[in-house]
Amino acid sequence: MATRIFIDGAAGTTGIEIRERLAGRADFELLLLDDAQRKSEAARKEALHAADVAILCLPDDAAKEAVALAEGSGTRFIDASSAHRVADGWTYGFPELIGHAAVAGAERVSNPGCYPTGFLALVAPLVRAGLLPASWPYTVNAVSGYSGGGKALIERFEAETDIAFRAYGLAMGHKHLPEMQRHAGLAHAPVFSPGVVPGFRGMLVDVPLPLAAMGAQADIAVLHLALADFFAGSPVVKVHPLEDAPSELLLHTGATPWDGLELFAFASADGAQVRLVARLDNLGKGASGAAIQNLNIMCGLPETEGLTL
Ligand SMILES: NC(=O)C1=CN([C@@H]2O[C@H](COP(=O)(O)OP(=O)(O)OC[C@H]3O[C@@H](n4cnc5c(N)ncnc54)[C@H](OP(=O)(O)O)[C@@H]3O)[C@@H](O)[C@H]2O)C=CC1
Ligand SMILES: CC(=O)N[C@@H](CCC(=O)OP(=O)(O)O)C(=O)O
Repeated sequence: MATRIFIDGAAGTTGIEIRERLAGRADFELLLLDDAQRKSEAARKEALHAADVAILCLPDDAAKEAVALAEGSGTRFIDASSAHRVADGWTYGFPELIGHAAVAGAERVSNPGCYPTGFLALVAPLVRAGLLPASWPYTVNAVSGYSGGGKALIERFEAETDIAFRAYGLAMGHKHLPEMQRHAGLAHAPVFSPGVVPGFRGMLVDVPLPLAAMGAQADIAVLHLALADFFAGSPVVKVHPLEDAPSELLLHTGATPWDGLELFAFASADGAQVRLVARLDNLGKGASGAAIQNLNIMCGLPETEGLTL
């Protein structure tokens, strides 16, 4: 029997991309609410109870409300919002970091945020291996396509077509900081400088490491090898060869949906400074692709089914 999936928030940016990735899959039956019903509490409650798995593509408050509406149902969750990423009782849905078995057996999975997906892939394995200090005040410089801000930001960027770059998060309290700190095991939240570029999708997450000043014992070769070993065999995460480092990293305005995650390492000539950089699609491994990967794992299916890699 097909697994019944309810996407709460199916008309939003992430929800639409999840529907697209599920299209034509016989192993899933989609429960859909029409435009008149999709915000009705009663209709959502009924669908949440009828589903085997509910995928929440909602603002945080509505995601919390959905969990409350489903109480007593036994429905499993994948939450794309940031409501439950450091919450008790929720499994952080980053299988490469926390293990596939943990996701497979979870009832409540919280999808990582798009920026934390890049940051954690670069930093968590190295801190865990003792190659980078947990006590260092890390910085993260990142740019995202404007779809990262959902319907509201898409509307704004498509109306204000003269925006060349948008720096934000200037009050330093971005909602992704707790999950970056928690899941990398850091003593301090990173200093995070996000920006938005006038392209629809795509993201670069750049972590500068002044290795010499940090007192890190590892050099670029050791860090790169540790990342390559950690993600070896992953069909989703690719560590770019050190000897073939590109001289620039681009995002393209015409980019099509992509569910992979690329990791790069760069060093200054004397090795004193390193930049670890992740490139991903904020709507792919940063949101909808990750949700499908988690859904596959939770349902005992090949993890890359329906993904574009
Ligand atoms: N965009 C991205 O790159 C990423 C997004 N996320 C997260 O995923 C979630 C969804 O984001 P995104 O798709 O971008 O946002 P959107 O704003 O594009 O979509 C949100 C959808 O939720 C609907 N909605 C709002 N309140 C309710 C409610 N009470 N009941 C039912 N539906 C409701 C909205 O309705 P309406 O259409 O009427 O506005 C909209 O369709 C957010 O938590 C976001 O942070 C996570 C990773 C990346
Ligand atoms: C460009 C932009 O606005 N991006 C969003 C993050 C998108 C995302 O990852 O949403 P989650 O927090 O649910 O993970 C932001 O900075 O708030």
